[in-house]
Amino acid sequence: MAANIVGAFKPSMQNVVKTSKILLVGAGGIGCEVLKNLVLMGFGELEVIDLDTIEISNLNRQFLFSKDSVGKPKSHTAKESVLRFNPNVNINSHYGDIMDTKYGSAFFNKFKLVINALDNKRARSHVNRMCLSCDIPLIESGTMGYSGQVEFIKKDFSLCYECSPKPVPKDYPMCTIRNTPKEPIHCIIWAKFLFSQLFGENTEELVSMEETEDETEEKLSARDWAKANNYDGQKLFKKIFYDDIDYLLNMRDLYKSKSIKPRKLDYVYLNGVKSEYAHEEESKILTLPQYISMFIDSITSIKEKLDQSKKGYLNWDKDDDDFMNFVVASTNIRSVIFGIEIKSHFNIKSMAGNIIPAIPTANAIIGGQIVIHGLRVLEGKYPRCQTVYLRGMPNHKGEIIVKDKIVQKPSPTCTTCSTEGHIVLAVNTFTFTIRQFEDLVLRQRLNIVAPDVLIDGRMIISSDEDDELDLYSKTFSEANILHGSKISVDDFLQNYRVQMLVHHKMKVSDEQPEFELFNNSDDVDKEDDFEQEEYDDECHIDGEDHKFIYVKQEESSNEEMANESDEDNFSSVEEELEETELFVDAGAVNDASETCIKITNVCSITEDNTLSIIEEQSAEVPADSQDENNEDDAKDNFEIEDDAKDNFEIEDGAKDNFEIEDDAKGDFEIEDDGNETNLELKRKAEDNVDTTETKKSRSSTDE
Ligand SMILES: Nc1ncnc2c1ncn2[C@@H]1O[C@H](COP(=O)(O)OP(=O)(O)OP(=O)(O)O)[C@@H](O)[C@H]1O
Ligand SMILES: [Zn+2]
Repeated sequence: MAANIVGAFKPSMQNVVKTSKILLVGAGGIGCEVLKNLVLMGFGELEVIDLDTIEISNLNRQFLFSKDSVGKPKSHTAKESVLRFNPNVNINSHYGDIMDTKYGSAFFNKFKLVINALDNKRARSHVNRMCLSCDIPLIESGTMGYSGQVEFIKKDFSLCYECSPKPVPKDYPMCTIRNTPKEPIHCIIWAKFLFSQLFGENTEELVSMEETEDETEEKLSARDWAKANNYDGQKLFKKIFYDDIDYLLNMRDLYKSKSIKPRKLDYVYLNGVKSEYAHEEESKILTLPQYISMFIDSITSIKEKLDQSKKGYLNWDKDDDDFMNFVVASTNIRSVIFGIEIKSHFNIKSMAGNIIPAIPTANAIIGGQIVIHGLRVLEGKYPRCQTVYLRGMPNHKGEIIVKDKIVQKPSPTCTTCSTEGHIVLAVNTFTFTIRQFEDLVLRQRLNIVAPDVLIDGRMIISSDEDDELDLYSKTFSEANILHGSKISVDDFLQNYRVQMLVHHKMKVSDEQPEFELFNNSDDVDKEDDFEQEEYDDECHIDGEDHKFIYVKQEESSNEEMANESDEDNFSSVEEELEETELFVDAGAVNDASETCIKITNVCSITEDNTLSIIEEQSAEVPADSQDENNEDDAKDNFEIEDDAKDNFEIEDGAKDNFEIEDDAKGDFEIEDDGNETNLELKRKAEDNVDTTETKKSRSSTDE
């Protein structure tokens, strides 16, 4: 079946096809199609890399593999298969991860063209950066169900993979997962964390409580507790679905204002009565006793696998029936506890494995289009390599394959292919740690492999293991990374550089993500659907419930403030950040329904650009009146009262009177009628909250 390229290609292209070295990254659904096409068309110099081995579930669409190849590396097996079609091709196969440092620039520089046939953003971003860095044309591809896409990427000529923001996979806050699940997906994620906690490698996401019989004893991790109890299914059931829920119910105020309240499962289910269930009926909803039996059975089977495991831990895999049964049963039992809809085995598997069925014909169409693009690239016909889309449904002209009119130009704000781009990182600098920054922002979100991070010339993260920086457990503020700080991130391997600007932002509700990325500072607050009720929310800090009030301060008011008072410490702010923010930590709330709260901290940005916490007495009480007694007075007499309607008042009994009035339309005002301190906060009735103005001049007492 060897390809005869004479006659098929014009003479000038025959040699190009025979000799151009092409790298194919990924030998899965699309990769197998592309490799087969390249070989049959007469391409002579190929390399293919894939990090995976063949699974039974691949066989329905990855036609270079058969039952005999299950368990073998995809790259080597794909090579052997296609060499049967055309033995005259030089194919070098690699069983490895393209993100491994051994596949650096020296490796990439060999190729005339790189083709991505991957299934994840992380590897795609990495290859994108490597190709930009080495200036090698890249063809990027993907399918999802019946849809697909082929994109051409060339440095300074086209969009790169990261020019347009990709949807971020929804990140669920851990508080919701642990304490207040509302949807089946929350229970599914919880069940997967529970699997890791009981059987997996070390996990930081602990979803079952640590145990102790006696207060003086050290707490046992759930894993150790399970081991000590020989993974007894009944005991584990009682611990996880009764004792842990009892613990949650006893947590102060957790469910007070929430519509969801868990209920403990009755011991009646623990009497050892086994409910039979049929394994094959994956689309059927079972009864609670059946799910409980499934939970207990799956633990027995998984424990056997754990005992046999050389590594001493197990990795969750949707294709393992016992692992899947554990997740299905745990999910649905938890759903019953929290009054959430129960899902079938089939549905939970799709959600847990993030599965959208792969369609072989979609892969075949995209595989064909990739090779057509590849020929154009090798011919130098870059303008003809517009993005091609395979549509799930025909458009109004009845077409299912459509293409862009032109090759899209690089985005000037792209942080990967443009030198101008920078990223605004919005985080709560008081709680966000350097470790979270490296793991969640740099590695998971920005796909950086070996980060070196400098802040104002100071190194805080190093890719060199010999550099002992030991800052990981520090929060941003402890490491002096504050609102307005500039962070330079560098990845030597990817030749990728990005500048980040820190924007301090209180995480005020459990529903908010740990961090957010924006293209510019203006977008940070636009994202908030700023509702005062929502924003005045409770937070958990060091195990205490705190209530936060957020006050935004526009730049114009800064200027005003600076003119008004030389002693004003709030007037300066980084130029790029056009506004400062004041956060009033209203202190621990004893009862969520009570409106009487005590102000403890006011935080703001000072002249030297540090974020400071100012005690309430120093913020509001004049210097000359601060003797020891009235300092205490001032501290204790602050009060916000909320009457039946909407007015509230802050009173400082000792010296000054503060008042916040919120009329029915939404105006509010803080007035300080003392001579030396003025505090005023207004919101115009006709505007929404973005127009909030804060004006503040203050005594010289804060340090
Ligand atoms: N970093 C990487 N380096 C090398 N190969 C990779 C990397 N990441 C993913 N791949 C490979 O890319 C291929 C993508 O193929 P595909 O989308 O068909 O996924 P699959 O794993 O074969 O199928 P499924 O996920 O549906 O079971 C896989 O074979 C996968 O092993
Ligand atoms: Zn780009």
